This record gives sequence, structure tokens and C-alpha cells, in this order.
Amino acid sequence: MSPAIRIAGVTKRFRSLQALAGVDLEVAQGEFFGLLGPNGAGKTTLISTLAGLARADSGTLEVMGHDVVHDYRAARLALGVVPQELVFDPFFSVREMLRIQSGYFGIRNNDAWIDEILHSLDLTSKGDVNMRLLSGGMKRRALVAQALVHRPPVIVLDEPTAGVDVELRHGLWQFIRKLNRDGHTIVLTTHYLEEAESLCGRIAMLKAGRVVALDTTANLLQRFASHNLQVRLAAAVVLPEALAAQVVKCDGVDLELAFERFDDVGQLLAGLKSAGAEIVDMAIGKPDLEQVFVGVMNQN
Ligand SMILES: Nc1ncnc2c1ncn2[C@@H]1O[C@H](COP(=O)(O)OP(=O)(O)OP(=O)(O)O)[C@@H](O)[C@H]1O
Repeated sequence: MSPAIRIAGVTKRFRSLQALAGVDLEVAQGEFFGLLGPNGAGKTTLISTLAGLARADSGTLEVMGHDVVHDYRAARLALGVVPQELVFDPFFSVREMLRIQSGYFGIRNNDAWIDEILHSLDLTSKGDVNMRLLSGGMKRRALVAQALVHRPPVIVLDEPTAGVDVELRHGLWQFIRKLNRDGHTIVLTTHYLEEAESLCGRIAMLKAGRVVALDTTANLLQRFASHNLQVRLAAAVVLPEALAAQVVKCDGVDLELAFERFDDVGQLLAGLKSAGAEIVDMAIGKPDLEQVFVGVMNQN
């Protein structure tokens, strides 16, 4: 079985800026994959080369085994892209826009599927409304619908929840989870790391056009993140060296100390007490993807 996406040795330069500096990546069919990275890391550029909107300077990209340059039509048919920018033609209604998009892919009489997508995205009542009259979140959903008109096996979502309210975001994720359960491969870029953590089985982190981390979400959390004890002290104190080494964050009277096993918490508390610290508030933080992200980015 060919991978859903295969990217090998891809580079892309914009004048003096090396946007992609040799990216190798494979996403298996059926995965829910996260592509993370700070602003300007190259995520959108990579997606554009995959969708054939931009040409890589070197390297190869395939969607479902189809080369995006030599077998463009088949590769494009296998891919649905939800773009980051809310780009749409302001003259058409949602349904017209979806019919036109179907036509681009040579699909006629697509209304039954269009109705189904509109229903799933809670857009049925907006089908005949002009695109420019939709709210931002509705436009975003209409663009998700647009990416799905040709029933692509691989769906790439470039920051689909930017500017989307909480309720809508949850609805959107439910829908995308269902698509994944139904067998679609999902690639997601997002700056909401808790979103990536709960949705993605595997994650690649991109920095300055390179993949700097690639693993299952569980492994990344285990490798790079630790639990931490968060305490608020009545007053700042000087900690002994051994304890100070475990401090990962210090903001006046608010401290965060990393630990590996829950058994170690007793020792931390005893250490704080003997340093004369009076604890007024306390919580235990679980390892999260934000910690991993910051760790990976600082390491590279
Ligand atoms: N058409 C272009 N011309 C010149 N430079 C570009 C072009 N497109 C992207 N870049 C540059 O390439 C780099 C990668 O941009 P890209 O949009 O791929 O990053 P990103 O990871 O998607 O960032 P964000 O999280 O902000 O969306 C950036 O420095 C960007 O300014």
C-alpha cells in the first residue's frame, strides 16, 4: 500500500530565503498527522507544493502514490486542501461555489454529496446564502466543504480553527475525526497545541524548513516533557542548588519544578519546606505538547 503522502528531499527557496531546506516525510494511509512549527517554519509552503500550487526546487512529493508534478491530476484528485486564508469568490452562494468546485474535478450531478457535506458541517440553511455574507467561522466551514467535494482520501487542513469559536471548533473536530474514522488520512497544521495533542497520532515539527522532530504524540510527550509541581509561595526564598536545578519556571513567588515520578513530589515539598518556603497554593501539571514544542524548538 502506498503511503498517503510521501515527501522526499524537498527544498524550496524564495529569493534568499530557504523556506524548505530538505524535507523528508511519510504519512501512512489512515493517519491523523500533525504538522507543527512556529510562524514561517514552512508548513504552508510544504502544503502548497503538495497541492501543486507551488513547485519545489528539488525533491519529490506524492499523494497516494501519484507524483504531484508528473501525475498532477491524479495527485490533486486524491487531495483536499482547506487553506489557511479565507479565499473565496464573493459572487457565489455556498452551493454554487461547491458545484463549481465539483466541476473543476470533472464531477457532475454532485448535489446529493454536497447536501450531505452541508448537513455534516451544519451549513444546510446557508446553502443559498452568498459566500461574502457568511461569518468568518461559517466561511471556514464552507472552505472545509469545498475541500471535500471530490471525496479525496487525503485531507490537509492548514490552521482550520484559526478564528473559530469554541463551539464551532468542537463541531469541526467531531466532523474531521469522523472523516478519519471513515478512512480518510488527515494532515493538520495548527498553533493550538492542545488540539494537536488530542487529535494527532503522530506529529512532525518543522523549524526553518527542516523537520526537527517526528514521532508519535505519545513518544514525544514521554521524551521531551515531564510532570511539574506548580507552587505559589508566601514569599520568595533562595533554594538549595539541588532543588534549584529542578526549577523549570520561576516568576517571583510562582515556581514550577519538574519531576519524573509521583514519589518524588514528597522530596520536593520537603526541600521547599527546609528552604523556609511557605506554600500558599499548589497544583500538578501534566506533560503537554507545549512543553515538548518549546523544548524541541530551543534544542534545534
Ligand atoms: N510567495 C512567497 N514569496 C516569498 N516568501 C515567501 C512566500 N511564501 C512564503 N514565504 C516565506 O517562506 C517562509 C515560510 O512561510 P510559510 O508560510 O510556509 O510558513 P508557515 O510555517 O506556514 O507559517 P505560519 O504558521 O505563520 O502560517 C516564511 O519566511 C515566508 O515569509
